[in-house]
Amino acid sequence: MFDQLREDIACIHDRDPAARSRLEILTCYPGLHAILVHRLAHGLWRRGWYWAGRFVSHLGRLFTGIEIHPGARIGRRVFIDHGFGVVIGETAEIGDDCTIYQGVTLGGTRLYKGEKRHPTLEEGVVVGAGAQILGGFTVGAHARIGSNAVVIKPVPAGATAVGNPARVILPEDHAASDAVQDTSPASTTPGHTDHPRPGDDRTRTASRPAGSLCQEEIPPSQAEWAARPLQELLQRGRSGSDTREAGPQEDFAPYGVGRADDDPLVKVLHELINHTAQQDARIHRLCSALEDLGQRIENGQRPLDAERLNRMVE
Ligand SMILES: CC(=O)SCCNC(=O)CCNC(=O)[C@H](O)C(C)(C)COP(=O)(O)OP(=O)(O)OC[C@H]1O[C@@H](n2cnc3c(N)ncnc32)[C@H](O)[C@@H]1OP(=O)(O)O
Ligand SMILES: N[C@@H](CO)C(=O)O
Repeated sequence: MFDQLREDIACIHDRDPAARSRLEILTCYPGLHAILVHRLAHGLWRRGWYWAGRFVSHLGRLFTGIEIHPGARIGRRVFIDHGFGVVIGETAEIGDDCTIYQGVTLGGTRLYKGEKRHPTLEEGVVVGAGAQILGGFTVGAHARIGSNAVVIKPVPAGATAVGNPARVILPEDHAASDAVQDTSPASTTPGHTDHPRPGDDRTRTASRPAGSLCQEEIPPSQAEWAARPLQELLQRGRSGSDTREAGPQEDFAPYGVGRADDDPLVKVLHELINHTAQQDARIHRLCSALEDLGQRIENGQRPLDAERLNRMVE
């Protein structure tokens, strides 16, 4: 029992940057209290003491603002962050290492007794604040549900689901759109969900739903051409930074951005700073060579401090 509590506290420590100490987690995290109360309620429920299980769960709800039906099955290291307004239905199942934010409903859409009405989350799923997952289907391992998404269909493992009704973005869609742009028409073949990114040769019209299969070819504006080298750097940074394949802990990225060294913008800035420093050094050498030839060159500028700038963007 204490081992499990230790593991519950450790997983919160790992996944919440706001957590400062184990004492704070033990005393100030309603999500942890709700899980502990649920273990008691679920134990009673499984022994057939339905009223007692329900009553304990009700007390937990009063105390934490998190409503977990005692019949729901919850795995290990599940973290309900903030938690207020979370509702988890009777036949819901939550795998190990899932993270759930406030206002989430794991609910049903049918009123038949005895059938599975609520969703199953496989291991490592992250459910953003206010998301509603409604129905007895499965959300695959390590999928991410965006805040306020309304999910009414299964979500494949590793995918992201966003919006109302939720659209599913598969990991390969991310990879395709994150790669340096392939402008061939092949990328518009049916069945390929296309998400143009900055620097794409095609832009999505405002009225077209994101993830639409059909993309019009629109010539890039001059401004887009001008911005291209920076955008391409950004794409390169993004394509090298996909951590979706990593294990559960490295993969935990509820906001869609991982550690600073994963952040494509940070990578772009580092590359720009280093490139500028190299140019600076070359210009300096050119000036010295010209001065050796007797040509005096005014230079009031201090050399670029690449180390300081690189530290600043971290
Ligand atoms: C107090 C507190 O802080 S509590 C914590 C609250 N925080 C949360 O709940 C975090 C939940 N996380 C999210 O919603 C994130 O945006 C994630 C996990 C969905 C991002 O997942 P990723 O797979 O990295 O998606 P990515 O950022 O590449 O976006 C993919 C597309 O979904 C869209 N999108 C991302 N999040 C959402 C959202 N919540 N709703 C609608 N669309 C969204 C993006 O605009 C993008 O659209 P596009 O394809 O048209 O460009
Ligand atoms: N607890 C999480 C979400 O609010 C954080 O501090 O980022």
